[in-house]
Amino acid sequence: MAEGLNITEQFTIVNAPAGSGKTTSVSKSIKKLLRNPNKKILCITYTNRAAEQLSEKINDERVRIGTIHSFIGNFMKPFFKIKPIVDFFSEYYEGNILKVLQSTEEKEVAKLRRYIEKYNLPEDFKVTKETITQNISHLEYGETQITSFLHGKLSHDDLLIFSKAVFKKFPKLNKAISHQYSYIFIDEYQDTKSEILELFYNATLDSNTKLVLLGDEMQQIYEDTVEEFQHIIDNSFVRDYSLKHNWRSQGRIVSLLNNLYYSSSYQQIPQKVSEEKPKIHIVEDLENINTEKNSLQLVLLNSELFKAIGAYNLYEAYKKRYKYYDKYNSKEILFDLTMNNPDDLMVLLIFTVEIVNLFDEKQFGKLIQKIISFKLSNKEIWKIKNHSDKVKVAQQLEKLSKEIKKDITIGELLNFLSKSEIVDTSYISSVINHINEDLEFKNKINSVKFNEFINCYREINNPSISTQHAVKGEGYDHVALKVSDGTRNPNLKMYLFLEMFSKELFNYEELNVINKEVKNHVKLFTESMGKKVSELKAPDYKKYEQKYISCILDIKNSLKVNQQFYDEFFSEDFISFDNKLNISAFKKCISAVNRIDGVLLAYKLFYVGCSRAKKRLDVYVTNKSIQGFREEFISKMKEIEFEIEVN
Ligand SMILES: Nc1ncnc2c1ncn2[C@@H]1O[C@H](COP(=O)(O)OP(=O)(O)OP(=O)(O)O)[C@@H](O)[C@H]1O
Repeated sequence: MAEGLNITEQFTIVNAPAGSGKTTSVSKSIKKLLRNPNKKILCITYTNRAAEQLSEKINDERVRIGTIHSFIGNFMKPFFKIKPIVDFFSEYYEGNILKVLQSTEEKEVAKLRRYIEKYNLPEDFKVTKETITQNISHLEYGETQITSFLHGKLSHDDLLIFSKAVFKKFPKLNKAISHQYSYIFIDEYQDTKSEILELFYNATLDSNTKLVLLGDEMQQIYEDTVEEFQHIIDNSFVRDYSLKHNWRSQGRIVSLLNNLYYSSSYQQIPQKVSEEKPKIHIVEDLENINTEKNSLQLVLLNSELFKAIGAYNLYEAYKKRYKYYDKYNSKEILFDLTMNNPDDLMVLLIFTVEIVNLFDEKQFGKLIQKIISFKLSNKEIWKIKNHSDKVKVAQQLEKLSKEIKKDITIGELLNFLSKSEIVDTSYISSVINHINEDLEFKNKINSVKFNEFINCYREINNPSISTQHAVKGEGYDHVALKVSDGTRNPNLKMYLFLEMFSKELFNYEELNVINKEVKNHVKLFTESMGKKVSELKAPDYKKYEQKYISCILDIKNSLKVNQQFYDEFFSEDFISFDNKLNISAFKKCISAVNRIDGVLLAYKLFYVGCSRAKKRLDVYVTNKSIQGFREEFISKMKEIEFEIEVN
């Protein structure tokens, strides 16, 4: 292990549990390979942070490290200027382009109007697909959530999907990758889209380039990622089981993780001495738990996170400013404390807090430096020539320091700042104008307490809480995991998972098979109806009754692979359908089976949460939610080596 992986096969997959050193072994393996001067290596990581961390360890021009988007974006850049590929864009997205051209929706019509203005076309000009094709000179990765079909700007998702299609259409591109690199590593493969895995697989097939995937199926928390590629993994990849140790967690936590893991082939040997047993706390209410000061709390939703840190209104306001299709989301904006934050108001708030902190702490040297280096401070007042200049500045800062301790709102702060001389007033005006442009944002942000921003600021500097999704790849000394359900986004059924698990009715591999089958039945049914389940109405029923009945029968048969599992969790809804034979009973059955996705996700998130703990793990569940299976729960949790505490 100290030597890195021993890569002998062309296609290797390393599936290994949390803390087994996958990421560490990538850097060791790369260092080992670099002893040979002819090697060129590509390493794809999941997050920018992982890429940065790896780049700090490996600084060699023969190694290219980056996220999938940065790599594909750069790699495709020259090809996105080539005419046949540009033309292929309008061929591939013909349907989407025509939809915009033919739409009567105001938003789309406005897009076309702007298009006509941009290209100086006559007002009544009829834009066609050909016009679009002619006017796109090159394609671009727009770094946004939505593709601009009129201008050839690709979104995050479409960059990957379209690139895969380009590779298929122009197979010579495959060689461009395999000629460039002799080894390709993809870390966190379980969260990489199957299109991308396939792209790299095709690019290395029939070449000497070796492809290594590393990841952990138990940590796959995004739907529909590897699924389509799974058969290639099963048939063409050789499994490497060499990462058998757990380097992150103390022995007792490793025992628990071993008991949770879906397959006994991946039992880990702890490398750290055992300490306290992990503990389940049965509590009345998750909101009023006194978690210890230095623990990292894990919650499900961003809204819970912002509530817990006392910045919920600020978050709600920012959600109005940054929508899902924007380049940044509200959480990214609120968690970026640098002066490079793309949000002008945030920059102003950060600056305000930082100068007041330095003033209060009497760190005048640093304070002056900070102010001079901030391009938007009022340069006039900071030209300190004599004592009275100094007094003036001190007075201004003192006033500001007092003001922000008065429990003021952000609106009041802006008002105060525009009258004070610390920051360039034209900047303040532009921040205020920017707020006024967006009514929804304006209505919320002005009345948010400035203290909420301070809470956010403190939290980021000294994190105490995170969402369960956001902690992958990291370890914390003390983790406090609060167990709660999510309804739709995410569909997360933690307590149903715990119930199935406690009653010995949870079998991950079996449930995966059942889930795939059930989804397939539903898919075939909705395809034959030409409608989604949610769109079905009562009159649709009688005419197609036979289809409904046979769909329900197919689903029932799949569920009954495990009769007890069916009886316990599904029979009620299915019997009710048999008795009523109507659309609402049908929909109830479908929503009952939709819970399976939520149970599978719960299992994985529970594992991910627990596996972050290095020394201490506390899991909190509510008494109310386990009521129906309390005894089984306590006994099962003891069996997997939790200690139980009833608070
Ligand atoms: N061979 C080793 N010797 C000592 N410490 C190690 C070794 N390998 C990994 N570690 C340490 O163990 C911890 C977990 O390692 P790493 O992050 O590489 O695991 P991982 O398998 O990628 O985890 P996850 O699946 O949770 O992302 C890190 O703190 C790392 O520094």
